[in-house]
Order: sequence, then structure tokens, then C-alpha cells
Amino acid sequence: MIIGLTGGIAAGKSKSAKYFESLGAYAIDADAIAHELTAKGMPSLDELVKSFGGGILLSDGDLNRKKLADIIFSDEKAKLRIEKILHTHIISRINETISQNIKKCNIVIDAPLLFEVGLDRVCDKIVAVRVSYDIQVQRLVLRDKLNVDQAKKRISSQMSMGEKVELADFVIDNSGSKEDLKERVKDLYKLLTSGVKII
Ligand SMILES: CC(C)(COP(=O)(O)OP(=O)(O)OC[C@H]1O[C@@H](n2cnc3c(N)ncnc32)[C@H](O)[C@@H]1O)[C@@H](O)C(=O)NCCC(=O)NCCS
Ligand SMILES: Nc1ncnc2c1ncn2[C@@H]1O[C@H](COP(=O)(O)OP(=O)(O)OP(=O)(O)O)[C@@H](O)[C@H]1O
Repeated sequence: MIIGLTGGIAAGKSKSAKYFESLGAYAIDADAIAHELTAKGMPSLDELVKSFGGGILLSDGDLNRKKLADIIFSDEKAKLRIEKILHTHIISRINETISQNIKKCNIVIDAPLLFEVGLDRVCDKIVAVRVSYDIQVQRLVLRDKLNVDQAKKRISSQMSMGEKVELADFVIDNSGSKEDLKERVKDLYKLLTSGVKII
């Protein structure tokens, strides 16, 4: 089974993916793949530099992730150019990883842009992780050391949480504690793997 895991920024996808992993699933992390593909010496990084100039690099040649994030979350046209460079490669890597692991175990694809890039089409079931807006802002501010306005801007640059919830088969609310989240993931995984036909 391939489970798609999505949700807004800082909703708790990575945490949920870790819990799915602890239950035996194989988690594919789209953000981690994007990182690998933009490491020093990778063709995708060269393409980004060709398009945006050497200013997106740190002095040691690594990608300046903060700078790229600032561009992505403030300039819609530039965001589309970056996505055009990276998304085909990210999707190919995800598909490759699925092929290598699908016979061994259930797969969870943790992807913030699951619907936007069409990865929902390879999933058997889709789970959206949601949190209340205030908690989302709070967790994003805390984790990424942003101010409230920056956090809100990042949230509003994405497909809304409501739309994701609407498109998903299951929703996990992560407004409670990490322990609550763990329990919810456990219950859902039990249901998904129970053999009961879920329509
Ligand atoms: C912007 C970058 C440099 C920020 O890197 P950083 O290490 O700080 O954060 P990380 O990669 O963990 O991303 C954090 C979150 O930002 C959000 N985000 C990232 N890229 C995008 C995007 N193109 N559109 C909307 N939200 C995005 C997601 O919610 C993601 O989970 C990085 O996310 C990136 O290279 N993004 C472009 C690739 C992409 O579209 N990735 C999503 C794969 S489905
Ligand atoms: N239930 C919770 N209680 C408190 N903090 C939480 C909870 N769930 C997640 N967090 C924290 O909130 C932040 C966001 O969680 P996480 O990184 O899992 O979100 P994400 O959806 O993967 O984010 P992104 O879209 O940026 O990849 C992290 O710092 C995480 O430790």
C-alpha cells in the first residue's frame, strides 16, 4: 500500500512520518530528497545557479537554503521557476524509491506538495495532517525562527489546509500533544493495514 501524507507547512507531517516508520512503514521524505538533489555538485543545483545566479550559494558553494526559501515564499514567478527545475527530479526519485521498496513494505510518501505535483495519483490512500491556524503559526515561528508575519506569509503561499483536508481520504488532527499524534497515527495505520476494504 502507498499512503500519501500531506498537510500545510509545520502541520506535523515529518513527525507523523516518523510514527508511521516506527510501525514498520517505509517513509519517503520529499523535502529530504529536494535537499539531496540540491547538494553541492548535483545537476539540479547547477541549474538553479544558472537561472538565479551565484547569489543563491553560500561562500563554500552550498545552497543558501534560507535565501532560496526567501525567494520561494516572496516571489510567485520565481517559485514556479524553481519548482520547474526541481519537481521532475524529485518525482523521479520518489518513483524510483517506491519501485525499490513496494514489494517489501507499506510506503508513506511525506510530501508537502503531494496534490500540487500530482503524486496523489500514485497513492492508494491519502492522509492530511492538520492543525489549527494559530498553532501552525506558533510551531512554524518556533521551528524556523521566523516572525509571525513571515510565518503567515509562508502559510498563505501554499494550498490551504482546508483544500488539502477536502481532497484527502483521512485527516489527522495534530493540535494536541506529540503523544496524541502518535496514538492517532497508530490507530489509522491499524485501520489502513487491517485488510478491511475502505471505500
Ligand atoms: C525552500 C527550501 C530551500 C527550504 O529548505 P529548508 O531546509 O529550510 O526547509 P524544508 O526543505 O524542510 O521545507 C520546509 C517546508 O517548506 C515548504 N515548502 C518547501 N518548498 C515549497 C514550495 N515550493 N512551495 C510551497 N511550500 C514549500 C513545505 O511545507 C516544506 O515542508 C526547500 O524547501 C526547497 O528547496 N524547496 C523547493 C523544492 C520543493 O518544492 N519541495 C517540496 C517537495 S514536494
Ligand atoms: N503535537 C505536537 N506538539 C508540539 N509540537 C509539535 C507537534 N507536532 C509537531 N510539532 C513540532 O512542530 C514543528 C513542525 O512539525 P513537523 O516538522 O513534523 O511539520 P511538517 O509538516 O513536516 O513541516 P514542513 O511542512 O515544514 O516539512 C516541529 O518543530 C515539531 O517538532
